[in-house]
Amino acid sequence: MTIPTLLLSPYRRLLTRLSRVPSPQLLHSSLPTLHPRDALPNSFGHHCSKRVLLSDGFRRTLCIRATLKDHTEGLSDKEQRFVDRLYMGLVQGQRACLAEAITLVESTHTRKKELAQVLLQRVLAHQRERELQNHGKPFTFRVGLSGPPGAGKSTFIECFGKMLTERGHRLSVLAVDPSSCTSGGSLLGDKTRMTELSRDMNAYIRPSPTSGTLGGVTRTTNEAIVLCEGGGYDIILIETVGVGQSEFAVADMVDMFVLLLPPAGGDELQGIKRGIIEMADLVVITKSDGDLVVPARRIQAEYVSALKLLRRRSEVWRPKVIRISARSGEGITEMWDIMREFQHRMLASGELAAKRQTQHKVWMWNLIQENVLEHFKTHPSIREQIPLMEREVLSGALSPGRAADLLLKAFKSRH
Ligand SMILES: Nc1nc2c(ncn2[C@@H]2O[C@H](COP(=O)(O)OP(=O)(O)OP(=O)(O)O)[C@@H](O)[C@H]2O)c(=O)[nH]1
Repeated sequence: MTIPTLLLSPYRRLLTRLSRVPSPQLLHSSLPTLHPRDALPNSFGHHCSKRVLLSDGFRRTLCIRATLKDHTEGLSDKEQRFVDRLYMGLVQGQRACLAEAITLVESTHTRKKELAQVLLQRVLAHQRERELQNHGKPFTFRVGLSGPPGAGKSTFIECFGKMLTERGHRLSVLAVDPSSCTSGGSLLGDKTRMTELSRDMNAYIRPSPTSGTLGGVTRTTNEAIVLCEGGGYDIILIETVGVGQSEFAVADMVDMFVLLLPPAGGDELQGIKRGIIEMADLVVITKSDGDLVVPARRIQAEYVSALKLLRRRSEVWRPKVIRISARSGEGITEMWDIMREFQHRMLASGELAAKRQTQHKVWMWNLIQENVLEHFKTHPSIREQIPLMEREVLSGALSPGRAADLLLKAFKSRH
């Protein structure tokens, strides 16, 4: 099978453009035939490359971008129209299409998952196009925001978000709520928590329910970020409650990680894991107003000393500790200035682009890990043995290592 006809038009255009170059001329007799297996998928489409013979006798590698038409090959007309409609609506900034697209990526239905991937590839291609116009630099800012319950996250986001939209930004708030899968209710992302912002046409608030695993956080949140950016939102805030594991996953998908801490004693902050502080690019002591100014200053000083002991993660940025009050608005604009300074330094040094590239790799491996584990657990030859092995391990009849070996052996022998 040669490359699908649909792909030939961008290919031909490129060849024509190349042959217009006065010297060397492309020898049309040596037009290569591209095979779909030559296509290398990457984050923004499919690349095909072929060595071609030019009139000056040199061989050159011709690269074409086969903009994903092959991806959509297996879609029915109805599915194609559905993806087209969502994509067009999304890039035109229609909120309903963005909401529908996020629902699609959250779906666990096999076919819908496939459609979601087709849509995502198109959105990523669109984004990459915009990045190329921006000299290869990311044009959006992804911020992770974490803090213990009651730290003042929603009050802060309401105040901060309004300031951003007044300055002409379009803000998307994705709330990752690991509790929603166990309690059935949503702790974060509840619109009643940010009443004014949820009425703002330049803000989009959305809970990001997880499928109960960390991989669930990775998949749906990463994909929701891409869709929001495709929908024209330039600042993406990802909110988590800083008491679990999900913020570690979130730190792996953002440009900047901000930790909000209330001016409370050590006991109240015990739920905060040490590792989270190490990931913070900015520590913000909230509610620094009235009687709380004094404890806020004390906590600030404690964290300034604590951060000095941590290993530097960036060549161009040292984590800072500041105080704010969302109630009085004090410190909010200064905080934004600091965040912009961070973004500027990370962009200028190339660290931000490199970070995003690494995050794409982490994203892929997280998904592989999740899928492989799922495949293992649900495999017919394993599924029934798992409860038995677990019982044997619990009773001490089998060591965990031996049980794992037996299960893995059974799995491998069926492959
Ligand atoms: N004094 C003062 N109180 C604040 C400030 N910001 C928030 N609060 C209060 O702190 C409490 C918790 O605020 P929230 O914004 O709901 O905190 P949260 O972190 O979103 O809490 P969860 O929804 O439980 O995660 C509320 O009673 C707020 O009124 C502030 O800047 N100053």
